[in-house]
Amino acid sequence: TEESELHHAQIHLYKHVYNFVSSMALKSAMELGIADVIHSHGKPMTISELSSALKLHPSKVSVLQRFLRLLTHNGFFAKTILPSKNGVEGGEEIAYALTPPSKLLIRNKSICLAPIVKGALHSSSLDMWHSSKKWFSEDKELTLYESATGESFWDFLNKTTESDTLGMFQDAMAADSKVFKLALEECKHVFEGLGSLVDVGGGTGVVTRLISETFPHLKCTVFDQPQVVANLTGNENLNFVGGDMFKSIPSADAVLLKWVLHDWNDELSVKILKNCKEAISGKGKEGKVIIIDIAIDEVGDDREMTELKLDYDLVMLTMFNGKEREKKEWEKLIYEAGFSNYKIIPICGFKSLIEVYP
Ligand SMILES: Oc1ccc2c(c1)OC[C@]1(O)c3cc4c(cc3O[C@H]21)OCO4
Repeated sequence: TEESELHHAQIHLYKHVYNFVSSMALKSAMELGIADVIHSHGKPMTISELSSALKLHPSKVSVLQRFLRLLTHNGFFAKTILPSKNGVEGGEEIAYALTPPSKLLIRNKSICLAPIVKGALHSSSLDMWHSSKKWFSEDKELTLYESATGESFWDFLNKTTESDTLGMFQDAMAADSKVFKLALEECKHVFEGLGSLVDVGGGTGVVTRLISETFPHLKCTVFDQPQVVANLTGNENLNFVGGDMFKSIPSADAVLLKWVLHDWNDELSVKILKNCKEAISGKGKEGKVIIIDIAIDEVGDDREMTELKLDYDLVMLTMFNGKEREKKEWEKLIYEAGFSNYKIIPICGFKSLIEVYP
């Protein structure tokens, strides 16, 4: 009926208006270190145990309870009923346990995404959104971030300010690459049989180092702009080469493009891919290009995965003028660059590894 349609439409609209509340409640949980406290406690904790462990003011005990109610509803904690201590009826107590998503916030674990929560929900990533109306009215190629602040996000990061946002961003990248290293173990077959690999746009080689550690037999070259790789030294199976990926790329059995093409439009991406094809031509049919980026797949992915990929697309757009591509857009790009075939496998949860063959 029209009335129930209005009812559902209202809920849908208000839900999206207040989505920020669940993001910020998650940020609060990360800042309080609730996951660390429950983890080190070793078993589910009651509100009073948590409040005293977090040294909260008595007035904040009920506040904590309401935060945990929302976060539990959103799958970050699990409620358990503790049997009453003295066996008296009605003495049961509610205790909170960690769930897989909140275990990702434990600081001393090898995979900890707390830095991503901190960085991605930092005021520098959020404030710019208030300038989107102005941004839409401009006929310039600025990112939303530049339009809002008058400087690029990279300039902002490299400014030595007291809030050390550069450190926060680097911690986020490091957290991201820890997840990537885990994913590398799961896709060893992609790198099997390769003697050499050039990591195009590899920057200071943080990720390439992870790859060369995971595949010790693989001779890795980090290829980036001269000023980026200047005075960086590698080791026996890791070296640095400066150059311009739009001109030519050093030859190798395989070329890696990790989070590179999502920063370039189609025309420039085809140019990069053509230079990659040239770089692996010495390897004949065995050569390959390994692309790691998001592949949006609204048909194959569930709604939550697609929403995350589309969110990420807008984060890349607004902060870096980057873009994420649909599967068919990748196919068009790959064939336009003269490659004959490709294979897409998921990696790191919501990203994809695309093997491209000449
Ligand atoms: O390849 C990646 C992986 C993660 C992130 C990237 C790029 O940029 C945006 C982001 O939302 C972000 C923005 C940030 C930040 C960290 C941070 O992490 C997030 O620190 C300050 O601003």
